[in-house]
Amino acid sequence: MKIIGLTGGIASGKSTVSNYLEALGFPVIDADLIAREIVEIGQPALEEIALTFGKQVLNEDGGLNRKALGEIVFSSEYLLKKLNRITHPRIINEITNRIELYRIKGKNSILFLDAALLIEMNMRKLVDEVWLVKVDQETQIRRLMNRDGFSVTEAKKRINAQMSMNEKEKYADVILDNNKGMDELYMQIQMQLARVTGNFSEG
Ligand SMILES: CC(C)(COP(=O)(O)OP(=O)(O)OC[C@H]1O[C@@H](n2cnc3c(N)ncnc32)[C@H](O)[C@@H]1O)[C@@H](O)C(=O)NCCC(=O)NCCS
Ligand SMILES: Nc1ncnc2c1ncn2[C@@H]1O[C@H](COP(=O)(O)OP(=O)(O)OP(=O)(O)O)[C@@H](O)[C@H]1O
Repeated sequence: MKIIGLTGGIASGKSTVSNYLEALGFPVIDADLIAREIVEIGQPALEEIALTFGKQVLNEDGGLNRKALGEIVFSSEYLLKKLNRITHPRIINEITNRIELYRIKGKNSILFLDAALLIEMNMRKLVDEVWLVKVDQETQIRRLMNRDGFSVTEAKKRINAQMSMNEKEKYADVILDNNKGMDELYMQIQMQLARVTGNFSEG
């Protein structure tokens, strides 16, 4: 089995790439999805978050108020680190378990791991190669504002909470340039798949 890490800054286009890969039949582990599962109602991480940040980060039903918590942690490096200390070990643990499950299935296939914080969370060692989805900051801000309805200030705060694209490039084996249209992006993915699929089957 070959594991490929898919990373890139917020709104760089990782989900766009992983949706395309899934449509082609490749399995994808989505770190954002796991990050949501570990803070569902009843999960210990949610209790820790409520104890640390107060009731203001909970909705009336007791679920996580993502907007409220996002506003708090993306305005303070200190508080973001506090949140990361609660969530990151659990996310890494779940990702490691899922990779192990794929290994046990013993499929001679390619598995993708979509994780914005692959490098920051020290998960480079879990994958065989890294694909970085790259966009200019101007495009990134525009797409982030369009997708999430953020102001420029909010968009910049989130971008600044992550390692810079230039720094991430140092860890990348492959760079997917996502400044142009989807077709250009898909063509680059096809080229990389042609390189890596030699001995591997899909799915
Ligand atoms: C703070 C939270 C509640 C805000 O939720 P919201 O729905 O607004 O954002 P969402 O979870 O969809 O994340 C969107 C993007 O923000 C960026 N992001 C998320 N968490 C972080 C973080 N801790 N540090 C830097 N960037 C982050 C990523 O690029 C991610 O793809 C949420 O992001 C969260 O719980 N973060 C901590 C878990 C985490 O580190 N997730 C990333 C796993 S790779
Ligand atoms: N080549 C493209 N042309 C136009 N729009 C694009 C392109 N690629 C992605 N987008 C749009 O940009 C936004 C961000 O893309 P996407 O959600 O795939 O990013 P992401 O890296 O997964 O973000 P996050 O880190 O927040 O999970 C989305 O609205 C998506 O539809």
